[in-house]
Amino acid sequence: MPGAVKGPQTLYDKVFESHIVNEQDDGTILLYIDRHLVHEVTSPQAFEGLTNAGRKVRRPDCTLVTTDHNVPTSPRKNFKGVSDFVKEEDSRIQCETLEQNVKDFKLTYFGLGDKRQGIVHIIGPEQGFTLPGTTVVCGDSHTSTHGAFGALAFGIGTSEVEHVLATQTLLTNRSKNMRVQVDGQLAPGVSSKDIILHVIGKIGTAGGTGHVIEYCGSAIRDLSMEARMSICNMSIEGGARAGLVAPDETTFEYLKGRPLAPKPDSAEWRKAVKYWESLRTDDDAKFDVEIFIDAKDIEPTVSWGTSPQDVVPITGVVPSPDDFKDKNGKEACERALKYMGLTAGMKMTDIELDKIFIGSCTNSRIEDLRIAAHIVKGKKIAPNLKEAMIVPGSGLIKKQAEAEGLDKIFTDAGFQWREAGCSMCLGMNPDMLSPKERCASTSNRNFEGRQGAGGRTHLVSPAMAAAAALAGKLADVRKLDDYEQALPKSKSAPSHIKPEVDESDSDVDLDKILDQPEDGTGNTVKTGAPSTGGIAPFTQLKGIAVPFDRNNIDTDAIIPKQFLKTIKKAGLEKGLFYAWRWNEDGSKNDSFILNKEPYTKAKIVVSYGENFGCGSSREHAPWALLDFGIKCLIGKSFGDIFRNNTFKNGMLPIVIEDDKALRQIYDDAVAGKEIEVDLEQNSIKDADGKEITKFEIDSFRRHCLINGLDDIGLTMENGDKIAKFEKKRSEETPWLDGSGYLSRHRTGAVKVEAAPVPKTNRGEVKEEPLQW
Ligand SMILES: CC(C)[C@H](C(=O)O)[C@@H](O)C(=O)O
Ligand code: SF4
Repeated sequence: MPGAVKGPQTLYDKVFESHIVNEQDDGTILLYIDRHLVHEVTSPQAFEGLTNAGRKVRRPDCTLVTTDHNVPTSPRKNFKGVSDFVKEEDSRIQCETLEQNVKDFKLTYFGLGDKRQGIVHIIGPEQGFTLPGTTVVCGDSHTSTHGAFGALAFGIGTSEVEHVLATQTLLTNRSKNMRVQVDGQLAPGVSSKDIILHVIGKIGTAGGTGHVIEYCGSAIRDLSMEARMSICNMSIEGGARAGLVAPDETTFEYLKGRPLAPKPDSAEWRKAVKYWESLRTDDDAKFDVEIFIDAKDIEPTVSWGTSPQDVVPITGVVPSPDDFKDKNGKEACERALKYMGLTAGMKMTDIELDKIFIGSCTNSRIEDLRIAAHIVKGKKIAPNLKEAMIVPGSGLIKKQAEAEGLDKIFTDAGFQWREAGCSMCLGMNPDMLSPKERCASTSNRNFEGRQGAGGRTHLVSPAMAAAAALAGKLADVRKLDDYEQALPKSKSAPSHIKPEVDESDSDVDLDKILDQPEDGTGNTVKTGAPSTGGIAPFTQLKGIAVPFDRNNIDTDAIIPKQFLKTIKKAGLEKGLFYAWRWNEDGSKNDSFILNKEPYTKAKIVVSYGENFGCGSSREHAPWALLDFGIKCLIGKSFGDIFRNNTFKNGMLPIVIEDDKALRQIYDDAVAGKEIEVDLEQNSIKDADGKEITKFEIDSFRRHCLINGLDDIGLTMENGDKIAKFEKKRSEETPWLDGSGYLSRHRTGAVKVEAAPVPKTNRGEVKEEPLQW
């Protein structure tokens, strides 16, 4: 684990170090969080934990809530409330639960009746809630988006959401530094989405694991904020914890006039800009990994397979398993070709499509819509398409696009013009692909079943999606007349025209909710699952281990989206590896390992492949594994957020770098033998009790696991240090305090008070913690 950096620092080092509230000897850090974004899918269990423990939200003024994943994108003309509008029951309950929590905890909320509602990663920057030099978290892996402002922004699981709500801090460790430098000028027709797809193709989906990436170089400097956000957004697809771009004039220009940013030309603004200008990597700072890319080597890039690393230039062909050196790569290619219904050697431009989706937190900003509109203006989408959809990222973007006439251009061309939300990016709402339907999508994940069970996704830029819509198949935008004008070539392009930021009806939605009766009618829903309090202690575990030999098993595969609509933690066993474990008719797939004896009784997962648990931050993945009976995972590497989530649930993820030892454990698992994991001795033994290998684990995490300690209770013991940090923060960066829309019947952003320092909850600490 990296230690504190002495000497020249990277941008990441600077932001991270300036947020440390406390550091333990083993490197465990209590990090202050400036900004917390919340949505309906990953928060119900967190709020419930707070309620059951009688805790408050510590900084309502630094918390912003919206609803985006579950919501239909159909017209809202007659919108009366979510209870009436969201037809699907589980989705509705999740939306209602969010509104109840907003009401109970008095949080700033942009609901469906508010035109500032939108995808959580779109609205934060749009409102100026995301600011340079801040720490930003959300129960969502694409929180990395906000790094475009020079903020340290990363996804967290639901237990961590609860931790941040209660304490405004997180327990974490330092990440390693990685730099991706893109120099030179992008060729016409190439956009920021192509840059990031190219980068992921180069480093792989595990390439950034354990790292924070700083994107730099002249090609990045030349990009608009929208384009930088698209790049940082997909850092998680490259395995990284976060992605950052140093703030500059482009950033400041974007922030000017945003309601929650310091008022332009005020003394506070000048002070803020002075500080923001200092946020850059020192000369001679060391990076653990450096990648150099020449912008002119990047072509319009498209995905062919079921992982974001499966990309080729649009001029290329579908690869063959023979193109991959290792067994794992060959097998993954074979499997992807089968799933995607493609033949090796086929030209990418020959791939016919059924649907087009322009939207998602990667590419649904005003600039994206302008580019797509320019390309389809005066033309018609191809007749073979069943559906082509434009989903603006927020109500304000929609409004701005309509003011510019973009909606008309799209509808004249045959597109549907929708309301804001995540939409077909993950199909948790009515927008999805049917089995075998093929879609060119501006979203960020092409996992199996991502946009709907059996659906096939090709990731593309907005320009390429628009070109594909006209052709009815994947197409090279550069073959179209006039394409060059569609793409912003530099930061002087019209990309900084802000969507109008309207403050006039800021409390409308919250007021409506606050006005509802308390008697359980209307939107009020009480949740009843057990408290998230303490966790079961972990000391020794002996049992059957189930072997996996595949790289990049993502959390969408571990638990698909339809199971995320719950407001409980329990009852997810059926959803575990749903698409792999069950046949379409609901019967068991006997060939899947977890359905074979003795693995139906497995307590341990052994992953010989790397990057197990990559992708989405859904804590439902460890909850489902726990429900099945799995308490320990042993593997080559794990997705960062997944690994954190397992710890928070009293599970033990063990990284074994020694290939020989991991192979032996894997072989024992394949042979159906038991494995013993002894956390007190840091040792893994075979069925006869003979040690196979020792393992390492942070001492704080080990201490919490062995003693079944609750992080939140421990952190609250530190209330004084947090309060001291906040005092200093108020003096040094006053613009970070108290901006919100909380107050009733008031318009515009207002200062709101932080909640009082919570009382510690000593009852939950089973023994004296480490040296807090
Ligand atoms: C629902 C949420 C946990 C998830 C994420 O973390 O990314 C979603 O936004 C996604 O894109 O898969
Ligand atoms: S990746 Fe898709 S589902 Fe996840 S937050 Fe972004 S738009 Fe929503």
